[in-house]
Amino acid sequence: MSIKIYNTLTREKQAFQPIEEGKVRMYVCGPTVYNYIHIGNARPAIVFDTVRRYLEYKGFDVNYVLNFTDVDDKIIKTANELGENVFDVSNRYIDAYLEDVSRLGVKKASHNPRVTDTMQDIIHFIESLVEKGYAYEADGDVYFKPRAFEGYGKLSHQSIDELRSGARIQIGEKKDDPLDFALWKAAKEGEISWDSPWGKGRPGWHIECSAMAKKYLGETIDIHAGGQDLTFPHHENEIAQSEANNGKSFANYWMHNGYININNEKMSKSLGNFVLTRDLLAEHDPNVIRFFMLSVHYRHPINFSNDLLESAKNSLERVKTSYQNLEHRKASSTNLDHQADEWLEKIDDFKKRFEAEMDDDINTANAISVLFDLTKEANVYLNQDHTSVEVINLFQETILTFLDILGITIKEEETLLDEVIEELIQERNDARKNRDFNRADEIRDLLKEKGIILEDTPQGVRWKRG
Ligand SMILES: Nc1ncnc2c1ncn2[C@@H]1O[C@H](COP(=O)(O)OP(=O)(O)OP(=O)(O)O)[C@@H](O)[C@H]1O
Ligand SMILES: [Zn+2]
Repeated sequence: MSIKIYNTLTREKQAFQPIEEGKVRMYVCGPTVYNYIHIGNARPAIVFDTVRRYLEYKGFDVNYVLNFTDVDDKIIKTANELGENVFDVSNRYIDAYLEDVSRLGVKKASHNPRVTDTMQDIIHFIESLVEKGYAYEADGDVYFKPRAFEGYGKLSHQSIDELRSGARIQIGEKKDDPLDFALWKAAKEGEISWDSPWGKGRPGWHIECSAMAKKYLGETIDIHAGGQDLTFPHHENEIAQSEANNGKSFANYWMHNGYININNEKMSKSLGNFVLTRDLLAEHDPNVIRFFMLSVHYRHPINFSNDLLESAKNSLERVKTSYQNLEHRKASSTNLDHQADEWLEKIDDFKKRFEAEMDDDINTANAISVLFDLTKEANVYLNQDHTSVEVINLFQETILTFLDILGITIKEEETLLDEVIEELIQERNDARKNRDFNRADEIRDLLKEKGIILEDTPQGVRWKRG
């Protein structure tokens, strides 16, 4: 069966048909890097990584692009406040983003383009839009004219007249029509800027993604994704720019994740109601956070609460216990189970059920229910007098396959919990105090093997994941 994806453009679930056989070109709008990410921002990172993992499981070769908006008003403001330059700020938060999402099991993107590295492509894109009559210059700014593009509003399902009635021209804006939006912004005094045919300035947000998607994935891509708030105006504007310029359909499937809310209000930096991903990571196993995130369908809202996290923790614990019970039973298996073949078939049915749920618009919530049913069935199996190692192995393999698609690991040796690390560091400190340097070195090496790097500072030992 083929994968069905809910497409915001058509408001329907559609069978996924890639442009090129066996290959997927996928673009996900990345963060504006002026702060650490909150767990709302972590949601698109996790859910679209899961989409990618499932496509890969199905045999597709996925070219996955996630960009960084590394110059923008908020980054400039932060840099000014801290007395740093724009690159100090953006580099710091790009590193932090990559560290946070990698701890959450997000695979490395095929490309992570940055706006400041794509400047010439962006400028050429704007020049071409001006030449084709879709954009105009005004006093060093360049604006796009949505009215010149037939089809404006098709993604957010709004007519241009409806949009017109809500739009206003702000003081200082030099545009002709309130609907027009900036492709290029003339530099203000003292601000970082790049040379362009319209003088010094920097790009608007929307054009960056059109230019980066074209550079890394071509004129038509398979899947374009981001949070629900990006549908309008960001993605609507990306479509207008790209289709006006390239004369081709921009993206075949548009996927949008729902919000993480706090008290039923969108978690956002501007409202101040956020939980930073790294603060949550300091308290919880990353696998639990990921499990919590995927226990709800990606298009539905999640009202964030500690209870939900706690319940994810317990659920994942149940899966782990089931896996370990299977492991323990191997030694005492008699292999006299005469129904082994039937069990092997039964387990295979779970795989089909899991795939059917994932095929249905990546329904991780229902897929996780299938995983639970599988572990229950494993417990039933272990209650039999005779068990076979072959069946046990298939139970285990299938559990691990499902978890791997979800990006979750349960094998202890693959992750060390923060508290375990802290305990080992304490033991090493004690060993050193007692001049037991062999034990101290042993602990250091053990942690190193697990990717934990220790740094001895005058304030004590600091550690980080390598
Ligand atoms: N509460 C949320 N729930 C789910 N996704 C979110 C949430 N807030 C932001 N996103 C998504 O996170 C991604 C990164 O967005 P970006 O860095 O532009 O942050 P943002 O939307 O400006 O966040 P904020 O509103 O907190 O400033 C986008 O795909 C955005 O849609
Ligand atoms: Zn974008």
